[in-house]
Amino acid sequence: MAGVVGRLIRCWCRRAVAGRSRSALPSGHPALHPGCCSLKVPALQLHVSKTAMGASQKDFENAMNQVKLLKEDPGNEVKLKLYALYKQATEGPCNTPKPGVFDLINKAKWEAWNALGSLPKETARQNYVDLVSGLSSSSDSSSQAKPEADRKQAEYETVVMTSEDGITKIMLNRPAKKNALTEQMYQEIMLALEAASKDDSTITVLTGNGDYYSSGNDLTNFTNIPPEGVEAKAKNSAILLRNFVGSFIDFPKPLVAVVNGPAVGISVTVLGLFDLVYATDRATFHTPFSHLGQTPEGCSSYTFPKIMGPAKAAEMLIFGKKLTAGEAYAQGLVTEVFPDSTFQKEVWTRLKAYSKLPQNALRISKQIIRSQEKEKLHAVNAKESSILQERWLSSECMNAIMNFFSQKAKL
Ligand SMILES: CCCC/C=C/CC(=O)SCCNC(=O)CCNC(=O)[C@H](O)C(C)(C)COP(=O)(O)OP(=O)(O)OC[C@H]1O[C@@H](n2cnc3c(N)ncnc32)[C@H](O)[C@@H]1OP(=O)(O)O
Repeated sequence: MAGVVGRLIRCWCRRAVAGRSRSALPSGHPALHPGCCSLKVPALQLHVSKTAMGASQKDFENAMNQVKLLKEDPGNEVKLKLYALYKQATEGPCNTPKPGVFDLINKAKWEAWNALGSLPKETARQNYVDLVSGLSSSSDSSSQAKPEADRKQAEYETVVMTSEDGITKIMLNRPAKKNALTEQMYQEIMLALEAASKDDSTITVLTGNGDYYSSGNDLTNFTNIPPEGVEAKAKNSAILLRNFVGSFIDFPKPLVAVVNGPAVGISVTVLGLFDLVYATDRATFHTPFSHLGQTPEGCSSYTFPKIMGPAKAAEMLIFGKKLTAGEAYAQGLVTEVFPDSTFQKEVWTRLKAYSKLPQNALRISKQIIRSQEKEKLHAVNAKESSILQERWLSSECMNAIMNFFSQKAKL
């Protein structure tokens, strides 16, 4: 059936462009040329009802013009999404009777529009602009480098970012160093999250390459002291930490951790800011802050007691107890544990199904939940970062790091 609807939608676009069925397209919505998929916004249709205009009138019109420049056909699902968002932005909630069961193409359009429910016009307009800008950037990048099975969205050195099936995957890519997080990696993860928040994917996944998810902060971060001295280093690291954790607090889409192996330190604490945490049964969860003369970060001083209760949180964050995947699941930090042999297959099958859910509903639901305590989380993040700034200057911390490098002590 989907194939039939797909063919009909392509046909609808062709007919609309040929002008044989102007009524198939609402006034103002761009039509699709067959093949090159350049979109024509016939001059007479450029008029968009007053209600669609407003603060982002320019963005909205630009987005409609941008759609004309797409080099690749964005696919029927995206076309229906563009159509639905356009109608919602210009006319508000779906206000027409549902077409008959055999009127497949109008029924598909009606359903796409109706699925947006009571999404405010401004949000629909913004989502339209966001979707088009995501399409334009991926259309540009795909014209530069031939994508493999996954569409590479950007070139980073320490992470690999790909997007397919409505899922943007950010993979930590320093397996030889257990995906320890260097300063460059923190920056690249933030850039990747920023790009993922704007692309056309529905959910975003963070995972690790190799046998580790991540061994947390790269302890060499503390060895390259700038000419301004250790105080400046500690201050800059606190700013980096606060910005890094802040990008998880503010991330607008459903965010999933696919924990492919052991996780240490900050890679564990920020899990409290994810929406789903799927782990292989090989994974362990270790926050050895006291061993390192440090203190909790990633908002864990607030999220962990909430998630697992104060006693279990203290055992992890203060006393450094390492949890197995089963224990992390029992304590609520992990959503589900999978056998390592079937982990990737089961998890990605599940995620691909989730990524087919209505994108706006997922995003808005995530934002309703996160908005309840976003301010609190930012306050906790600021507090944790300023305390760590002092801790990093302590002899306890410096001795612990020297011990690690002198191979006296591993976790
Ligand atoms: C600016 C923001 C700051 C945010 C602060 C966050 C706090 C934290 O994240 S605290 C946690 C810090 N992480 C650690 O202390 C882990 C240290 N690593 C280890 O204890 C062990 O490497 C391991 C238990 C994770 C793994 O041991 P294993 O024997 O399996 O492998 P190794 O041979 O030790 O590791 C391979 C290779 O990778 C290097 N490496 C591993 N983890 C780190 C790390 N966190 N920092 C720097 N380097 C790391 C390790 O030295 C090895 O390198 P060589 O092959 O060159 O010897």
